[in-house]
Amino acid sequence: MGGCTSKPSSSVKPNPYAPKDAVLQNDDSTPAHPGKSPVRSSPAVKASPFFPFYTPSPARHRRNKSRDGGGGESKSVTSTPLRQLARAFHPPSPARHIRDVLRRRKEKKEAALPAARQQKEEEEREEVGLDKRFGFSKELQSRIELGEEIGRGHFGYTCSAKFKKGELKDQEVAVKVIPKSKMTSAISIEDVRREVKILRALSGHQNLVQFYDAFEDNANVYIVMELCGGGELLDRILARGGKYSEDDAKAVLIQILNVVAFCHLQGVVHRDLKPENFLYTSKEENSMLKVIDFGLSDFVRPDERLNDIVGSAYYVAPEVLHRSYTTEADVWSIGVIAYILLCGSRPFWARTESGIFRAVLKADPSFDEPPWPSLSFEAKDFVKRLLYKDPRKRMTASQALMHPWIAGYKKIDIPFDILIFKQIKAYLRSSSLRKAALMALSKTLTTDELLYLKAQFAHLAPNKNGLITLDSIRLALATNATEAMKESRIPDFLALLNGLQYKGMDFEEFCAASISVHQHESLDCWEQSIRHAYELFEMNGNRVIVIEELASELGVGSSIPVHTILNDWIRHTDGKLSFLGFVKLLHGVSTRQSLAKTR
Ligand SMILES: Nc1ncnc2c1ncn2[C@@H]1O[C@H](COP(=O)(O)OP(=O)(O)OP(=O)(O)O)[C@@H](O)[C@H]1O
Ligand SMILES: [Ca+2]
Ligand SMILES: [Ca+2]
Ligand SMILES: [Ca+2]
Ligand SMILES: [Ca+2]
Repeated sequence: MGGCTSKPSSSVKPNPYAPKDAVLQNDDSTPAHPGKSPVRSSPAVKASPFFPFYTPSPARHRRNKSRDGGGGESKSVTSTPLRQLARAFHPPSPARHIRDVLRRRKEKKEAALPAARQQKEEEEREEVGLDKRFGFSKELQSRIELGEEIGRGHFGYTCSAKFKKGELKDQEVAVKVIPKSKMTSAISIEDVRREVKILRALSGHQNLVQFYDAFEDNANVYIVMELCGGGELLDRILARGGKYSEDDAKAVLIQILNVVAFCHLQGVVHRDLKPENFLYTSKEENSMLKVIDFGLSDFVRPDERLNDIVGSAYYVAPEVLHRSYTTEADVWSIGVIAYILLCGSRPFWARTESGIFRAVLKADPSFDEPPWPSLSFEAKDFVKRLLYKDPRKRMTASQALMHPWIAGYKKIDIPFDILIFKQIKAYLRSSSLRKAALMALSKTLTTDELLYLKAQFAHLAPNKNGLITLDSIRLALATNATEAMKESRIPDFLALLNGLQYKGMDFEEFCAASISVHQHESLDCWEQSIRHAYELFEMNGNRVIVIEELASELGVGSSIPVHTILNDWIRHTDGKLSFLGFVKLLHGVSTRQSLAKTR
């Protein structure tokens, strides 16, 4: 088998931004940190009635509608996941979380090994001692009246319900019931704890399901939230035969991007964005969309990279498979949703999950088949920029809302972008030479880029002299903050911007600080703009530099082979940076950054 389960073939380029050990794991590899990886309920997996979602089962390519209507687990069917959404779709959420698939395979292989069997027995013994107390209220009975089942997932089912008393008396709500019997490892318990913690911490966004309370008894955990009676986005896509007009797709994507930008600013990465996990509040055509199911979500610090492989196969980003990722992985999933909305087909499709992973890693989605040729250039450009395999080139959720395809449709308040912090931090740690190079490059920003930066600058509340300072940033964050920010250590990260404590930053310098070289590089005008930037740099910034200094600038040792390479980056005639050196210097710090990130 290929994809995630075998070594990448030689045509797969090694991931330049991934840590050295972050290549695709092969079948019998163990996760880097078994204790931390979100292995989800392995014994439950075996007992689960779901088939692996990829099982080819040509006879059953119809979606089982009754499943939604509260059918038991046995009603879940496996369908052949065709590329065309219009004809068939795998049952909602049968896509096992990827880790489960990998793990089951591993277990199958290892079952024969006595050592593995012994380990399994140990794990089972461990289960007996698991502490399944969450510290949630035990008062469900007196507070909530449970109604009928309205939805079902891998981990539990959801019922409609009503508050019996209190402020919310008679309010209809939804209760997700997660049986404790399914929590068979410390990790699966931790997952539920985190799901509630994240829901509790994130609040106040109109496209995020409102959390009310969590309860528990001996049998279950109960998550009480706002009732979304309009069904899953997936069902609407299917009902339309999988095709949305551009404007209808925009209306959906704006809501998705808005709430995801919000989550990212709070330091939460969802990790399971797909049409099943967006619900409409009511049956009305233009009712509001809400993101649900934070069961795979995690907090992520601005300078942290995650390494556990979770998500659903069709929506998983390449860097997740490479085990080094952060918030950009969610944006990829939105790209997959956007592609599906616009054409009704999946961008990365295969009959097996390893085939899907291979496609995600290597294949470029097709924009040649109908209806793509009849769609606007902007629509295609938008989707492509969400599906860049290099996450550094990919738009952020906030940037995507500024993309001409969206911006031309509706005036939107652009959410504050967490990327800006990361960029400013890297800038403040750069040498004066690199700052000068960035300043030169920032003179070539396009109108769209400038609009985006203006919006971001405004978020940081510049003072009356037009300067942003650490205090203004702090204030700006405080107005956007939820409890989640503490968990993702955003305030700690701010301390790294202390370079702004006494010296403010004007818009001009902000542009130099915030420009993302990798994103700028992906523009059509890159070639021209980098040449122009070098001319500006020559007039105002270039200076004599020695190899040792350059090596330290780039965060590489100055060993002999490095010396040979760097030699080309310095102009022999006058000892200043050559064009090549200029380009490398601009990219340089991100190399150092990503090295630092993998520590
Ligand atoms: N707030 C809600 N209002 C209405 N229905 C809901 C709500 N939350 C969940 N549901 C329904 O219950 C289903 C399962 O919920 P959820 O996706 O959170 O469970 P899960 O067990 O984590 O699922 P998965 O298998 O996708 O991981 C949803 O797909 C949806 O149909
Ligand atoms: Ca579901
Ligand atoms: Ca779900
Ligand atoms: Ca889930
Ligand atoms: Ca974490």
